[in-house]
Amino acid sequence: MKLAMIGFGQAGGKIVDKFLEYDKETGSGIVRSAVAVNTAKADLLGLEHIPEENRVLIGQARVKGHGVGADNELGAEIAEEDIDEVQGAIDNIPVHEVDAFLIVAGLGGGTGSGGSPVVAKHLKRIYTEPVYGLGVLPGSDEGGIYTLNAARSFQTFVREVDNLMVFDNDAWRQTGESVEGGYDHINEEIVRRFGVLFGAGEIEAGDNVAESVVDSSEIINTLDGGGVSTVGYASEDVEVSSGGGGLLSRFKGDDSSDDGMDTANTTNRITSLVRKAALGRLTLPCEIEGAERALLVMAGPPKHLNRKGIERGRKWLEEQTGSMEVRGGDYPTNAPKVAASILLAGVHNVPRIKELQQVAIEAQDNIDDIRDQSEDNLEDLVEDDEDELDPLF
Ligand SMILES: Nc1nc2c(ncn2[C@@H]2O[C@H](COP(=O)(O)OP(=O)(O)OP(=O)(O)O)[C@@H](O)[C@H]2O)c(=O)[nH]1
Repeated sequence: MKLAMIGFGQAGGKIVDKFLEYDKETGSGIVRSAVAVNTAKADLLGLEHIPEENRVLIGQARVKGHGVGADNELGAEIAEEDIDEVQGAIDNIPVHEVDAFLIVAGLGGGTGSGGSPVVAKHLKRIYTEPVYGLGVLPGSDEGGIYTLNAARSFQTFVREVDNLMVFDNDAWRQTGESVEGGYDHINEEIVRRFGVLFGAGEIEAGDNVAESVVDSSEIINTLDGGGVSTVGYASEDVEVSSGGGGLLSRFKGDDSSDDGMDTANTTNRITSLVRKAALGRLTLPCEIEGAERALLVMAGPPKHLNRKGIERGRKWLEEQTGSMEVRGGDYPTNAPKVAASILLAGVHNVPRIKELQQVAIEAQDNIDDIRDQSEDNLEDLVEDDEDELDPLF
């Protein structure tokens, strides 16, 4: 699947930069174009892979390139005022060559949190391609303003995009991952998970290639219908036979259709990876039961993938989610590992989102305390009534 990625704010820019690095390393071809938008000049200068001409500094008249200091109301205003500058960069994207837009942002700060929903709304008005979001939730130790920003931004962002995929920094920090170390490790995890998923739709299903290769329409159909999505992932190292040509020639050449023990081992490995991916740590932890739609992608060397395993994994996911809309397929690669990536779309039972909404509701009662934490004027952020905070859950 070919994406036009827009990294908004520091987190968004860094993650899109990582996607480009992943693309270069794996040849996955998922990033057709990459744009970074920020109010902070230093953040844009720190990017390594996004071309300089695709880095857009907005709000110069208001904040002089210094960022908005976690004021997401200001972030939203600036995005609206400078939408033409953002559009200027998007004009360089060959949109007819992309399957969808993906706007990536950390929802706890000001620039990405406030600006992403504004740009999503703008893109949806202009283009017919789907507009997806990848929103990163802050760690719970980051403080009240960040949580409140995330609660508010989540609310608006999910309404403006065709689907909001979520990664929760908090869930990853809690289990020993360090958020402090510049997020490098966490960003790699994000990119690996979403990279396998989107990369799947980039393999052409030709005559001699696997019949069940995932194509981009299956990813789009799974995301279609909106709501919140989460991704599970599990992998296991395997041996890749040496020699042979590129990806497809090796795939075509492998007609030994490993039977007997090999088939059983392959099938068992796939089914156990599917369980690990679905029941392990999701990008946004939640109950998988009740997910409206799901897509299973099995990536790996063709001789380690088989139809039976994928079909069993898919059926198991149907049972666990209770959804009748579970798709599955393979993604042949040369990497010496087999990986299961599972997209669960339209999830409802998400404790972290409920917690965030609660925080936003309580903020209405504790507005004086919260104001003390910041010079920012948060009044407008919390003045909406409680009902508006709960349209999805
Ligand atoms: N996963 C991940 N999360 C990040 C990263 N950088 C920041 N965050 C998270 O994203 C949130 C928003 O931070 P930034 O992206 O720096 O904020 P911004 O959008 O640039 O907005 P301002 O700094 O307020 O102008 C933070 O609260 C963190 O939770 C990153 O590289 N990776």
